[in-house]
Amino acid sequence: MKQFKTESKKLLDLMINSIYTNKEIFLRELISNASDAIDKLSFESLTNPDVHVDQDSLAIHLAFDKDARTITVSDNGIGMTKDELDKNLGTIAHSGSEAFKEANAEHQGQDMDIIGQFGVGFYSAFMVADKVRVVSRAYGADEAFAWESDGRSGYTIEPAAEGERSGENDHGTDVTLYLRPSTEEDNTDRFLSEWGLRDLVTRYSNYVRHPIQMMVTKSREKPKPEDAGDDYKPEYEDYQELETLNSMTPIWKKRSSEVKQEDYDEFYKSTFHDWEKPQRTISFHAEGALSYDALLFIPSEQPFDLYSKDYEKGLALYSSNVLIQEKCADLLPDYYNFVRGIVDSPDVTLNISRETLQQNSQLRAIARRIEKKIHSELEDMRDNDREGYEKFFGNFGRGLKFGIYNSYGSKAADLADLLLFWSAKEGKQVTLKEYVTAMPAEQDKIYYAAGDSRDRLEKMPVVTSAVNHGFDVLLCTQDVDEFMFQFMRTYHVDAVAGDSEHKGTDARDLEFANVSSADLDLATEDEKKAADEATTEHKDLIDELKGDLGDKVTDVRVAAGLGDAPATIASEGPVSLEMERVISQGPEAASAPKAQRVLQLNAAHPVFGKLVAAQEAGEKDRLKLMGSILYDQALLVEGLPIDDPVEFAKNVTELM
Ligand SMILES: Nc1ncnc2c1ncn2[C@@H]1O[C@H](COP(=O)(O)OP(=O)(O)OP(=O)(O)O)[C@@H](O)[C@H]1O
Repeated sequence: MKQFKTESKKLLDLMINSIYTNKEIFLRELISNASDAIDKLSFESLTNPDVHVDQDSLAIHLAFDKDARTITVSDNGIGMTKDELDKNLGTIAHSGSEAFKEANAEHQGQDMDIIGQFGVGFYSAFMVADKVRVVSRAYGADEAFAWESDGRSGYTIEPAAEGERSGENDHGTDVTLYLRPSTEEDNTDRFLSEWGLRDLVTRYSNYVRHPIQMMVTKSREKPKPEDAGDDYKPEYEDYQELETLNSMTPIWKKRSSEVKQEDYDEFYKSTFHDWEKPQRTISFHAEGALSYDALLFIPSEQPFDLYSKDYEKGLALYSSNVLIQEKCADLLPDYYNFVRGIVDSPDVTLNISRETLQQNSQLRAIARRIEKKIHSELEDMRDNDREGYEKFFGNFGRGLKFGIYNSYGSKAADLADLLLFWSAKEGKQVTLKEYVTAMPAEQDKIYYAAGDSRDRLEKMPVVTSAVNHGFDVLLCTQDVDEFMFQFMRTYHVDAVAGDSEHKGTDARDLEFANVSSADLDLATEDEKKAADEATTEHKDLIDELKGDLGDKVTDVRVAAGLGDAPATIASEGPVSLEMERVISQGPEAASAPKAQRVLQLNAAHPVFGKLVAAQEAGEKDRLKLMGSILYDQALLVEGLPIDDPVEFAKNVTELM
């Protein structure tokens, strides 16, 4: 007997002891595997001249035996070799067992989440069965093998018994479940009936493309005997007939008006192994020179591995019902990598190989159309379901921003209006258009502040001061934000026609400006005049402080419009303080460019008077001490690290 791999064992434990109420999904999982196996064979037969299959014979069969308490799911698909039985059913094949291990550690006790997240497929059989026997014969193999396990101690693989898939052309797989005893909480009897299985198929597997067939008992009237008298009463008899239980039309071929949202939800959950139903379902069809059906979904939660290197974007690509590629990456731009779905087009050739997909003009045309469709769907959500859109943006907004960044700004025109930012003034998320529409007439830039927490940004003196001056500030807390702005450079605003009450505006391109940048002009004329006067009058003081701070700063200035802060740190040049912080956490930290820092003094603050007094009294040490403290505390307010906390504490103590 072979042992299961450690991770598989944990998963099996979860399955067996599952308190999960939806145990009935086991059938959907087994049918989906059977359907995949048929797809694989069907694809082979169309692309490999050595494989001959009668497409019409491909089907999935269900059977049950009430007395033996078994259910069998059979397919005549590609089958598994002995090695494949071992590899595929002895370990968790999908989603990476490492990822499973991590999630398992995090979600101790929440078994249902894990089952949902990983779509554990085959293993779900052990939720209802205490023994599973898989007999499989790979296409072209001359022998069938049987895999058997109780889901606890391990599994065995042996040659199949006499009569089990022994015919030459008997390729495919039978999965037989030996059901657990039925109990009050755990009614397994319900699966051992025609209506029970039929119900599960129509609810969970109705749109599987291959026929799911079962022998069913029907009743018919017996022929009337020729010698029947006048008082003859019709007699009935039972007979057996093979019936196809599912509708078989792929759900993506149906018009959305013909499909209930619950059916889309169920299809999405079972196909993409998501626990949650999708946030949006997008179904569309094209006819004409290039025809295709597409069914796309926007998940309502972020996939756990979205930002890991294992995450693969892509849509399933079918051509006339044959699965060509499970994840065709070329159909989705990176910034819509979260979209899941299916595209089916008879116009895409079957022989398409991975390398030629990019050169395929039909596929490119479909991809363009898909991108447009997703875009307009997101716009619709933004305009008509803001709450839903905020949820979406929380999940996937960062990817849209990376789209602008990674395209060096060339995608900015497409994506800018899908972005949301926290507004300091409104206390809610706004679009750039909303920001611009609310701007005072004299404002000619889009102001933002960048840092790691919204709370802190809101309290930054430059931000409060800007807001007090009537300027809104976008509060940016994601690492990508400022880098994205650098590539966007400007936001285009269309001309607005004037009317009797409002003055119109010309079309213009507004720059993005970090409120902390030294050249920001937020002060009133009076405040500026006062600052200019102080600069001239206290030139000696400024020079002395600059000398004291040395190469920590590139300049010391009196600045206007600092509100009630005694001093702030601003940056000059291409690298802002926040960018410096983000880069310093990355792999290029050692060679990271630094922001050029400017200490800005508030001449209207009482502290400035103290500085002046110290300088005039010739108290050089005291002035140096105060300069150093002002510099450090301004950094702290910005949420930036100070060079030497011990020195800072010592300075404060000394001053006190
Ligand atoms: N009926 C079958 N015919 C052929 N191969 C099968 C069959 N059932 C399972 N397998 C093989 O066993 C593997 C593991 O199946 P399992 O259901 O656990 O995971 P999966 O189908 O790969 O993943 P998921 O269910 O998450 O899509 C499959 O990938 C497939 O290779």
